[in-house]
Amino acid sequence: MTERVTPPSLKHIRNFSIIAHIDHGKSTLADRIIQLCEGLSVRELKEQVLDTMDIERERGITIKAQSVTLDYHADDGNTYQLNFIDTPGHVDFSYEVSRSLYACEGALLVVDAGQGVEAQSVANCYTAIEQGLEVLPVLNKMDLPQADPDKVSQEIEEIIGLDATDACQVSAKSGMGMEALLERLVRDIPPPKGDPEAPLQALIIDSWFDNYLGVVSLVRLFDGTLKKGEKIRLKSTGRDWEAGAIGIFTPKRKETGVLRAGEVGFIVAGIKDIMGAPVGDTIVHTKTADKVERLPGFLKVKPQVYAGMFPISSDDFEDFRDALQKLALNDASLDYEPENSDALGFGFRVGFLGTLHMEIIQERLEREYGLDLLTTAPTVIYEVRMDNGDVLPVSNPSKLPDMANVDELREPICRATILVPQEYVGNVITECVSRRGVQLDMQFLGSQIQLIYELPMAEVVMDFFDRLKSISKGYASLDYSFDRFEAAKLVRLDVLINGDRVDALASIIHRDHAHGRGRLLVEKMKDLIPRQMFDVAIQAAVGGQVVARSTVKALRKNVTAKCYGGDVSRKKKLLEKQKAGKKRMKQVGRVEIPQDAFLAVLKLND
Ligand SMILES: Nc1nc2c(ncn2[C@@H]2O[C@H](COP(=O)(O)OP(=O)(O)OP(=O)(O)O)[C@@H](O)[C@H]2O)c(=O)[nH]1
Repeated sequence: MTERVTPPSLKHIRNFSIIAHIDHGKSTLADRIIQLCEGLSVRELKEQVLDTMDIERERGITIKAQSVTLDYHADDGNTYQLNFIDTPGHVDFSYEVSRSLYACEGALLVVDAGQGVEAQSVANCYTAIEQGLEVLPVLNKMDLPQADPDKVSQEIEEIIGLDATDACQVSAKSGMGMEALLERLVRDIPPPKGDPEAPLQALIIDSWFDNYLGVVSLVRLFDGTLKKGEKIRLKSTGRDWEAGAIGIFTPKRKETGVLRAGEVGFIVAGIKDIMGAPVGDTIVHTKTADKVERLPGFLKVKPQVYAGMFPISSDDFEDFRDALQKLALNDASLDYEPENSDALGFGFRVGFLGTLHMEIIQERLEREYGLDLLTTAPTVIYEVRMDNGDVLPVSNPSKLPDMANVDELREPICRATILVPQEYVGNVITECVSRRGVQLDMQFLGSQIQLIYELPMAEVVMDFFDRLKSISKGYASLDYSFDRFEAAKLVRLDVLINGDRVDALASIIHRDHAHGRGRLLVEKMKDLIPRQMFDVAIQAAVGGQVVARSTVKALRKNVTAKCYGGDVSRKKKLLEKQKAGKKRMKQVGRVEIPQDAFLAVLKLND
């Protein structure tokens, strides 16, 4: 263990985050900062260090907040401790951003100088300003010929209202302007406040479960000093623990044995119970516990979409529960409860922030916990007002109560802000109208147009963001938030396979779309359900009335018989393909239904 002789004084600490839209270069910039502070060798930098999860690296997006502590030798001759807390850039994860910002005094707003301001960063920037952070605009990718710093600075001023006249101009890729940026950072971002001599008050920003260490928590100390071996108490549970390992991320975990007010670091206290150190909790010293208030923590975010997840093998149910518990530890937005489906057996109904969040959780469950899962189509939460006045939330279409007793069905409506260059605005408006959007405002801001729409949440959370990107050559950006529930003409679209209703295939849709989408759905499913030894009839029905049908014709011959004689490798490949496909299938009655068919309802706009 490396014991630090003197922790830095408060005036030499800077805690900051980076706010940036996806692909504007946050990870590259972070790597550059780490490199300039000699945090890692160039070779180690090859892999972008802050995106540590495999999935993040593969998808090139940042999901969970990470932190790194660096030493920066500034021109004024002082060494500053920079604590950088990473934030995710995708629209699904704004909540994580506000959590990270809570631990900081400043933020760098990174904008691609060739692309301009994007809706998501605007929203995150407002959060930072509301939380009292000093926000420094940074124009990145200045090495590119299309970089237009004047235009983008003007956009920052017009759209966000931040003075960007002398914004830092950098190229995270080449390193240009980076020293000047670090100098600005230590000059303009204020040091943390706090008293190292006061009773300990620390906030858990993030907690995760490590198989060897138990719960590891990332904390920000607001007051006091925490040393290895001291007795600590968690305010939420009232339980006492001994502070085991204490230290910082450099970005590797490095024990220092002490953390002081203003610092950000990790603590391991031998907590094995995964609910033992929840995110947002306050850590205090046992001896001064009564003198210290619990910090306000974080608002619990409500999941926006729900889907059923079922283990392919029913033996995995307990492992699945265990894995969900572990993931939920540092993902307060993840919500789950057991679900029993006639078609799919025992599983969980899981709530997510959006469909990307859902895909990521499914991948993590499969990759990190070795589970084979089948996911049903995601749905938003509806509200049902019964005849007797009761209002019930419905997050599972198959659990919609009998319509005879229902007075009103309500759908969630969100308020969406879209920023788009003028030439694509027509496409965006057409798309919003086809999704039942109502325009509230349209404004020219710099070279972009800001559109504000009210849209049914169901139309936004599924594939709206991807559609916006594709109809605007990638330029449109989106931010949205829940506004209210509103009565709508909704119906449940059932799917019957060989005459039997399959609960896991039901969806709730607008009545005007029932016939059209029903038809598209059965056609799509016909292509996705493999041929069996018998005909498979697929029907879509609303309230017992069939609105569309199709048939998967029976298989007559062995598939491999199609391959000509000697080509063994091709035959093998085909069998392997079948085998891999099988893994994600579920037997429903006599019919095998693959994962894709359960998600077909999502792809009806293609
Ligand atoms: N030309 C140029 N390209 C850059 C610069 N900075 C980043 N890039 C490239 O832009 C792309 C996105 O950069 P990332 O750093 O992964 O973006 P990010 O904002 O961290 O993305 P998320 O992790 O998804 O939030 C990569 O291909 C980078 O190589 C720059 O200064 N100049």
